[in-house]
Amino acid sequence: MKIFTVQQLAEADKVTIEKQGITSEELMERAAGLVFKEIHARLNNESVPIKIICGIGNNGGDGLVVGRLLIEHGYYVSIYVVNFTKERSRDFLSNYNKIKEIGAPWPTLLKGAEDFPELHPKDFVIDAIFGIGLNRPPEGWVADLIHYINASGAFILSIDMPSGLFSTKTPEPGDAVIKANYTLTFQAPKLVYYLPKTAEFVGNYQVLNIGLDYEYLAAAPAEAQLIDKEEAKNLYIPRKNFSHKGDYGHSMIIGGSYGKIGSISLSAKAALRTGAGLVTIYSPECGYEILQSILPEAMVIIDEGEKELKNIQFEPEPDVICFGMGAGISAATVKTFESLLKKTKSPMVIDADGLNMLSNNKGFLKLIPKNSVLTPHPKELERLLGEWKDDFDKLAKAKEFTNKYEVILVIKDAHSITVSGDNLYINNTGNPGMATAGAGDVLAGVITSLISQKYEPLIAAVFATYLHGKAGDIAASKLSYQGMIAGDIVDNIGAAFLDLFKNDDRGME
Ligand SMILES: NC(=O)C1=CN([C@@H]2O[C@H](COP(=O)(O)OP(=O)(O)OC[C@H]3O[C@@H](n4cnc5c(N)ncnc54)[C@H](O)[C@@H]3O)[C@@H](O)[C@H]2O)[C@H](O)CC1
Ligand SMILES: [K+]
Repeated sequence: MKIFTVQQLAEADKVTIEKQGITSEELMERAAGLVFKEIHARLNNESVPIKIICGIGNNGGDGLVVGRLLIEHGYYVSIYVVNFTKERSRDFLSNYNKIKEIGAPWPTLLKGAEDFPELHPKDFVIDAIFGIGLNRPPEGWVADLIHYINASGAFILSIDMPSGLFSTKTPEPGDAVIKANYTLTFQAPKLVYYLPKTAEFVGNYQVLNIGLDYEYLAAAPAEAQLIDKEEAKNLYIPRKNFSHKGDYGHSMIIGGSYGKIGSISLSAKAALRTGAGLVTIYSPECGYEILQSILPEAMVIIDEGEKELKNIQFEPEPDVICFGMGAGISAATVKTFESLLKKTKSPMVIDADGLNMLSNNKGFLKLIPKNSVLTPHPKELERLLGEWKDDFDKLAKAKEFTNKYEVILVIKDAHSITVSGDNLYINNTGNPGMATAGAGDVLAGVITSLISQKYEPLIAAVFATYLHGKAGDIAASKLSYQGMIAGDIVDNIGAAFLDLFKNDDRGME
């Protein structure tokens, strides 16, 4: 699913009105009507007190429409208007008048802290103060009102955006931003729903298709792509009937050191479970017996170093090399990594200590084969890019980095983001149970395996991140967030593939 900027959405609004020959008021009625339908379906005529807090722009207008429809359906509704200015949008005003027309009590005007409505934990608050038109941080008593609503303990449903949340900026601590339990948004999710410092304000969310002009949206360049099952399914390459293991490539997993052999075994097992034809693990000598006994499907080559990698030499050349898990950063390992970078021509996957070595030796960056995939977690990313001001600055720096070195970054987080040049792919699978030792090693193995099966490195990164998260979700559904470990993610990669085609006539082919 495409994620658009606020400017694109405003433009889509205009185009839609023109092309569909409707008024903006009709579009508001359509959009807010869908919000009403969702609320009605959930509340099912329950007599919960509903308090709708409206601003004076079109987000407030949506709130008024929802209020009118709820009142008409017999709900117990109080409407408040945050009267911070005399200016009101046209569609706000016409809907304001319509409240009177249905004979409902006139909305209460809030002019300062003394007017704040009583709120109780059992209330259902609809937040329609600001939407995507927010153009400065809320101040004074309006900011106080937002804090007051947050502190009430009421269930908060935000329309389109939690009020006070910008679409291109991270709030500072203490800023007035509604902390929604649920957000119902129009047409497309917003980038801030997925970033670490902003997602918490959005709560759970649902996207309502308000029928904005399809042609405009199809042609508009996306700010980012959200990767869900539909998108992931389109990336899948079916396996052929008359094929053999050579068709699915040879992955080589290089890493490990004394006490950290488990990491490469996880990556290798993940590569096998993702369908690699052949997997070789290249390890220090101390890993030999361990690896041969725990993973009979993999071949093992050992380095001359007993406890760490000292002189990486192998034959034949694999289709793809994954480097770094558990490797440590001793001087000898750094040196042999440098030679490996110099002689490897095809895209690599670089993780963990491989990334740390790149950060410690910035001169190595230009040696990375083009189109390689780097998989940093936030700390590793910071060491690579330097500090960032906020999530937006981080993404800008990441884009610059991938452009400069012609590589692909997978920024691992709750919603991992694959960055390639100016393109962002936001993953929508995964769960907090995956914050566990070895989960990253598994991801590196899945990406490597897909590259060895001739997926383009960018596609491999995006698809692997999806599958890895889905495998984690399936593991969590059986074991809980707490009970799952990285090996369970590996064990459910197959189920993640199967899930792509569940309830789909096409099947896996
Ligand atoms: N295409 C769509 O997605 C549709 C969106 N709808 C709704 O419209 C809002 C956006 O409405 P807009 O009038 O442009 O802005 P807001 O209501 O978000 O802002 C209100 C108003 O307040 C002023 N303002 C901004 N920041 C502050 C501040 N900190 N303090 C005081 N005043 C502020 C600003 O000038 C605005 O005029 C969208 O989110 C949807 O809810 C349509 O209903 C359907 C189509
Ligand atoms: K809102």
